Amino acid sequence: MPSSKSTPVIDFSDFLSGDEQRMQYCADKIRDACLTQGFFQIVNHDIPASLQKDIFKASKAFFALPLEEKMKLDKSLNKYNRGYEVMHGQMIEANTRPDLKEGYYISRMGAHRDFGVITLLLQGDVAGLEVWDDEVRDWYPVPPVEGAYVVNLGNLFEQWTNDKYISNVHRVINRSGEERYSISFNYNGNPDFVVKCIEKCRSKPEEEKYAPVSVEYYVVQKYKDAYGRVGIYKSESFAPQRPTLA
Ligand SMILES: O=C(O)CCC(=O)C(=O)O
Ligand SMILES: [Fe+2]
Repeated sequence: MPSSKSTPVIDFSDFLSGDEQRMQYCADKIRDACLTQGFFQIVNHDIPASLQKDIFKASKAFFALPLEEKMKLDKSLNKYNRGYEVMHGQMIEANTRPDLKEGYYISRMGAHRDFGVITLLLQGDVAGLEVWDDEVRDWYPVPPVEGAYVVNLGNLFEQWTNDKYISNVHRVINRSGEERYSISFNYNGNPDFVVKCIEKCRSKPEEEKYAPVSVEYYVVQKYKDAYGRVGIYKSESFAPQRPTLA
């Protein structure tokens, strides 16, 4: 059965208004999205459209450079997981071809869950992002909404809430025939912050599913798992835990 879900588009000006009732209304919508799908979009945030246009312009200009120029920023030249990653550099979904993309920073396009705390994603105007609907076991699209940020939660957020909030499986399939650009920002907070089950997310201590872990330790482990061994796909690091991918 195809999914009938869609990602809510939430008017963030309610939150920015300072009016308590409107802020609560916005927070309720966000909470609901976090509990049910781990994805939502926000519009009317206060990030200027001109800045968003400029970053796409810069991104397009960068990717249009000759390969040898881009390779000067090769990600493997530093140990911070920052830099350019060549086309076909990643293979996230097991038994598939390597992902057809090149990315600056960290980018994954096969089915995956983000492993950090929260991701803000600025989609360009080319569709392709899809989220897993576990109830009907099918994908639903997150259509580009001009100027909107897609917000999704990662595994560490899920862990923080004792699995109440969802870090959902998503993928990108670009069927348009056009190049697709997206700008993603993974936010994990302070490295020394210890992520420990939020008290309201459990009624007694025994219900806590995960041991406390510092952001730094968790994230560094995940990067090591995912990228540490060149050419080896390690299924437990990125492979979705919910759907079984054929
Ligand atoms: O490009 C997209 O729409 C999604 C990218 C993504 O899922 C990621 O960077 O984790
Ligand atoms: Fe992602």
